[in-house]
Amino acid sequence: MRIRDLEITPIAFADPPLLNSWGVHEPLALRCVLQLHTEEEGLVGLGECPGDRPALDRLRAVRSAIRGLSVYATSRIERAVQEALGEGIRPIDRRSTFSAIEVACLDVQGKLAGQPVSELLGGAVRDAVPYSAYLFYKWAGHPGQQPDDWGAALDPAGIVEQARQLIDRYGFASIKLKGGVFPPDEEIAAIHALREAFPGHPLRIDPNTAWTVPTSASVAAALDGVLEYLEDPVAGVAEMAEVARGAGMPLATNMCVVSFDTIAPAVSAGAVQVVLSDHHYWGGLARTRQLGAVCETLGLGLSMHSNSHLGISLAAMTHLAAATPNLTYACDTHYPWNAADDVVVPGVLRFENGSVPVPTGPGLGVTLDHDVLDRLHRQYADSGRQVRDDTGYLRTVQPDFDPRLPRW
Ligand SMILES: O=C([O-])C(=O)C[C@H](O)[C@@H](O)C(=O)[O-]
Repeated sequence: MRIRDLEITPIAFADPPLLNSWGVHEPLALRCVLQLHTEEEGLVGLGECPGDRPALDRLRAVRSAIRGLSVYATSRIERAVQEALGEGIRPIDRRSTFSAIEVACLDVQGKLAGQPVSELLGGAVRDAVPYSAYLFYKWAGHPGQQPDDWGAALDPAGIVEQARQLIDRYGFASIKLKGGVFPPDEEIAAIHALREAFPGHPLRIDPNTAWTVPTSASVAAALDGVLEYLEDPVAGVAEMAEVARGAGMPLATNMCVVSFDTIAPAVSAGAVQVVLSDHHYWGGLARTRQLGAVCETLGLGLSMHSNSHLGISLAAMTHLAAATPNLTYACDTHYPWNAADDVVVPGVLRFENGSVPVPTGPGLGVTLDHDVLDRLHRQYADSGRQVRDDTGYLRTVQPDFDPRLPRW
C-alpha cells in the first residue's frame, strides 16, 4: 500500500487569552492537518502538527520524497524525510515533521488491518486515558480575541473557579497550573487554594523555567507534600539538579530532557524524575514508546506534554498513552480550550471522568469534518499571523503568509 500524496492543509483556530511566562496566547493557533492518500484503495490517513510557516515549508519539502513509499515502511519514510530536509534543520523540527507523517501512516495501517492504532503499538493496556485539568491564568478578553465563556482567572479564586469549571465539565482528577506568570507567592497561594478546594486531586505547577534556583527552592519548600510533581521550575540540567536535591517532590520536564541524547546527562546529574513525552517532538508514536522503555529502565516516571491541538492529535495521544504501560501520570491536554473548533466529527473523542476512552475504530478512529476543515483553512488564509507588537498588543500581519499558496 503506497503513498500517492500528502495533502497539507494549514488551519487557524480560536485560542483564548491564556497567559504563560512569555505573554498571552495569540487569538488564533496555527496548526496543520495532513491527509495522506494511498495509491490503492483510496485510503486517507490523518496527521496533525504545528502550522507555522517553517513547519509548512518542511512538509512541502518532504512531500515528493515520500510518494510511492509503503505506508508500512515507517523507518524508510523517516529516512526519506531526513534526507529531503537536508542540512540546517533543527533535530526537533525534523522529528516533528516525521511525527505527523508517521501518525498518518499508522492511521492508514489501522484502516487496512481493521485495527485501532493502539493495537498496532502493542495493544491498549487501559481502556481510557486520564488527562489533567490544564489551568491557565487568563484574561476575560483581549483585542482580537474571540469572546469565550470561561471568564478571567487572575488570582487564586479565579484559578479555583476555572478548575471547578473544567472538573465539572470533564471530570479531571489531576490538576496542572501553568505558572511563571505572577510573583511566585501568588502562584503558591493559588496551589494552596486548589488543594483546599479539591482535596485528593493530584496537583502540579509548571512555570516553564521562569524561576531562579533560589525561587524554585522556596516554592518547592512551600509546596512540599502538596504537589505530585514540580515541572521545569528552572532552566538547565545543573540548575534543575540543584533544585531537585532540596525538593521534596519529583521534578518533571519537557524542557531539559527533549531528545534521547539529553536523557543520560539529566539522569546522571539527578536533575529529573519524570519525563513529559510528546509524540510531536520525540519523533512519532513508535519513538515515544521507546522513550517509555528508556524511562522504565532508568526508573523515571513518564507523563505527557501538550501544546494547543485538536482531535487528530488527541486521538494519537490517547492511542499512544493507552499502549504505553508505564505512562501512568495523567496526560496534559489543551483540548478543552480549543475543542469548539475541532476538525474531527464529534462523538468518538469524549471525556468520561477525566479520561478519554481509547477509540476502537480502525486507525485513529476519528473522521475528518471537511466543512470545519474548510472553515478553519479559510480562517488561516484570511487572518494571516497574529503577533504582539512592542506595546504588548496583538495585531495581524501577513509576512509569512503567501496567498498564492492557500493549500498545498
Ligand atoms: O508544558 C509546557 O511546557 C507547555 O504546555 C508549553 C505550552 O506552550 C504552554 O505553556 C502554553 O500553551 O502556554
